[in-house]
Amino acid sequence: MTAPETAVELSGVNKIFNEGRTGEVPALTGVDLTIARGEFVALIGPSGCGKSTLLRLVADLIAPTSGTVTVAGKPARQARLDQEYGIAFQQAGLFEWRTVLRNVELPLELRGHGRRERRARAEEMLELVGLADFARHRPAQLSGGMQQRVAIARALAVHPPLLLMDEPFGALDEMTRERLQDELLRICGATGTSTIFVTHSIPEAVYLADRVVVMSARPGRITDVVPIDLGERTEATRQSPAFFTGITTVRAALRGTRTTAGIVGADR
Ligand SMILES: Nc1ncnc2c1ncn2[C@@H]1O[C@H](COP(=O)(O)OP(=O)(O)OP(=O)(O)O)[C@@H](O)[C@H]1O
Repeated sequence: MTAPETAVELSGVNKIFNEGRTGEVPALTGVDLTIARGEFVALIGPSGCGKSTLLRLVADLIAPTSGTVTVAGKPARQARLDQEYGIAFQQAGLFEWRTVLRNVELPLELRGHGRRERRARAEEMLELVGLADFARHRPAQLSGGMQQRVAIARALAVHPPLLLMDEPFGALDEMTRERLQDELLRICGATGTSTIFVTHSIPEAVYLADRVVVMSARPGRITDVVPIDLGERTEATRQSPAFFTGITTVRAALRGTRTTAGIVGADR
């Protein structure tokens, strides 16, 4: 069976927390978003605009109040059961009683991969995030940023068709962050993985994404979508005029003052 062309589809999604009770919060209103297979989408917006809520709906950690969420052509719940995605959230969420290596092996264990394959894949992922030397450590022996890299290695270990990432690089130093951004793009490109990536950083969103989805708070909704085409990222990309145009465009979109439509890219 071939994979569906659409990785994620949210249609008319509303989410109200504590509906009909005190403390009712309309977190998301009228969200329509389609993400193509292999596409990288960054979500950006002010604190409390519903970015994490949107991600949690896709992951089926919460249910929409109304509307539908489809992942890999299936209802979100079925996609969760079929482990169609990997998750790396703000908190690394590692298991303290397991070594770093065995944390990364966990999703492979749950999928029934054999011991030798698990180990090889987990070691490869730790190498990728620069933590090969820490495989036998416990999470508490690592810095916060290193723990986050373990969480990323774990999310990637099963080579999921979809990655859901909630500010995964927020706690990292700038150099590590840029290196992991490049690694992430390389992995997603090589594997055809679709990604939804929540960030507060405009440059990070522009550098990574095919489209930057801009949200506003109260009510949380999508106010703009900025297509970006920086082509292949190289050493020069972060200094390129197209990159700076992208940053300016997304900043204007966040302020609600973007006037020009169209793709931001190297050839335009
Ligand atoms: N479990 C919950 N119960 C009640 N309200 C909630 C719950 N989860 C989130 N909210 C509310 O929903 C709104 C959106 O929250 P969400 O965490 O999705 O925002 P966010 O854009 O990810 O914010 P940040 O950038 O600060 O992480 C906020 O007003 C938040 O207080």
